[in-house]
Amino acid sequence: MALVTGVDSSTQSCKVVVVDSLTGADIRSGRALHPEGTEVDPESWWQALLAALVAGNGLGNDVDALSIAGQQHGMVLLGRDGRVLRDALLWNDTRSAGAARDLIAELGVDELVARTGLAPVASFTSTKVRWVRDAEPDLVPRIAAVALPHDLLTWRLRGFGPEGEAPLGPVLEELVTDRSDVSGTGYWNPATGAYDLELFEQLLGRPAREGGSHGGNGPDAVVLPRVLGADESAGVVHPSYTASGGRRVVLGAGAGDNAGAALGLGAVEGDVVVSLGTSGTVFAVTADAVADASGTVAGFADAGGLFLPLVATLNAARVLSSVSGILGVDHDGFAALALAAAPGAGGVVLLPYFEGERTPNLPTAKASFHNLSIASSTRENIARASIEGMLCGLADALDAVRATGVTPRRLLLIGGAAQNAAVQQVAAQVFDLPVSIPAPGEYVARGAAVQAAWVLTGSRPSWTVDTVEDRPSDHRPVIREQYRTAVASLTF
Ligand SMILES: Nc1ncnc2c1ncn2[C@@H]1O[C@H](COP(=O)(O)OP(=O)(O)O)[C@@H](O)[C@H]1O
Ligand SMILES: O=C(CO)[C@@H](O)[C@H](O)COP(=O)(O)O
Repeated sequence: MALVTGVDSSTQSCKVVVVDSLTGADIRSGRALHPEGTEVDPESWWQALLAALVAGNGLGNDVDALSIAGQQHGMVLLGRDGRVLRDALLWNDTRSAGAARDLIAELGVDELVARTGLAPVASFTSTKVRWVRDAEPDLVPRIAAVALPHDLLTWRLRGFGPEGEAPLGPVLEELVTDRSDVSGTGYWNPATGAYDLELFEQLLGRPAREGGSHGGNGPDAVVLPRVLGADESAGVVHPSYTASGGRRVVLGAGAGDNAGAALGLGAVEGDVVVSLGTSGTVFAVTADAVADASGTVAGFADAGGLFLPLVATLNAARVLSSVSGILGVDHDGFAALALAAAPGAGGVVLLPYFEGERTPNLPTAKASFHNLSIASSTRENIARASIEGMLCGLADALDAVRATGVTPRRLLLIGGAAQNAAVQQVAAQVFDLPVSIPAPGEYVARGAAVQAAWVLTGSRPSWTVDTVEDRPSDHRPVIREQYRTAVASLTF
């Protein structure tokens, strides 16, 4: 039995699953926590990866291949010695909102969408790179490579890394990435499948080149990771990290976490996935690239050779944790409260912009409850309004994905908060589609395992996914109507 390991290095934790490459059966798993915050030392991801691999025996002497999917967009700046130059700015760090506005003013949103599939917002790597140019100019000449979180981990697992620490040293040319994650940088063109090096130079004020290529822009240019195909090997895990006996473990290219989830679910055209993790995302697999000039839908690539139009919000599972904390209940207690309130929560609405917001683009917004009266201010209504508010933003996202030409037949609900019984019920009332809840599982890590098996065997596995619940649509228009009224009342 050949086993493969999939990793999800996500915002809040690192998760490892070990899977039978033939059947897709789960064999074992491990996890380790990541630190809080939107600015994080990448060393903590590396340490969490090693700890999660130990916990799940992810590099045991029965494992033949491994791939790492991870949170998207984080900016990892490396010096020539392979050390990080500053803490990584994550996808949910909003300090580059001004840089996003500057880029739009400089180049025009239509041109940027045409060249990259993305209208700049603070989440994307491109705006973080521009922010560094303006806010930390002393760093600029020291930048030797710019990578994404999963690129760094794959590189380090191959034995590359800081001078004096990693067995093979800081060979920046060996940085690799994959098509899905690079499509979230804002300096890669999904239509041509190539970096837009001219745009990168406009962002940072330094020339760049793709690693591994010897032409173009000279040896002093900033290295951008070489982009591998979906089934292309990234090399092997360095023997110092594998079980004694030095088993050869093949590495896949990895993926952005949402593209990883699409692989893990076996999502096909007609499926729409709603993920309720730290971020809320709505995405679909499509044959053609999407370029949405309104900027609502990001025109990402997927990890299987197709495309992944996606809308992301900054406020999802942690909305529920925050309100549960205020109410003094755990996840189950929160679900019980929400289930005891009627659809519409007695008119109470939560606009859930705790962390600012990316879609709609409101980086400085804050959360607010609306329509509280003495009668409606119950714990039950507050709990339900929190779920409704979180999901209404994603229902707007679903409308935007539809407007690009996607016709969804069913909706798959995944991510930590999808396990909540009240969330499952309210989802069937907010979205006007049947809602399928896949069996609890780490679908991003599982997608990375799909990729590992693909690289190992040469063919993409088609493991089945069980759904534990298929809820028919129980659409209650009042929920979105009152949410829209609350949004319209905001003034900025
Ligand atoms: N039953 C539940 N109800 C509500 N939220 C939950 C539940 N179980 C887990 N969560 C939340 O899900 C989040 C973790 O989900 P996950 O998809 O792993 O996120 P990420 O991939 O962003 O790290 C945490 O914020 C956690 O509090
Ligand atoms: O920014 C996006 C997608 O564009 C986020 O989806 C991040 O990729 C983080 O994901 P989670 O850690 O919430 O899964």
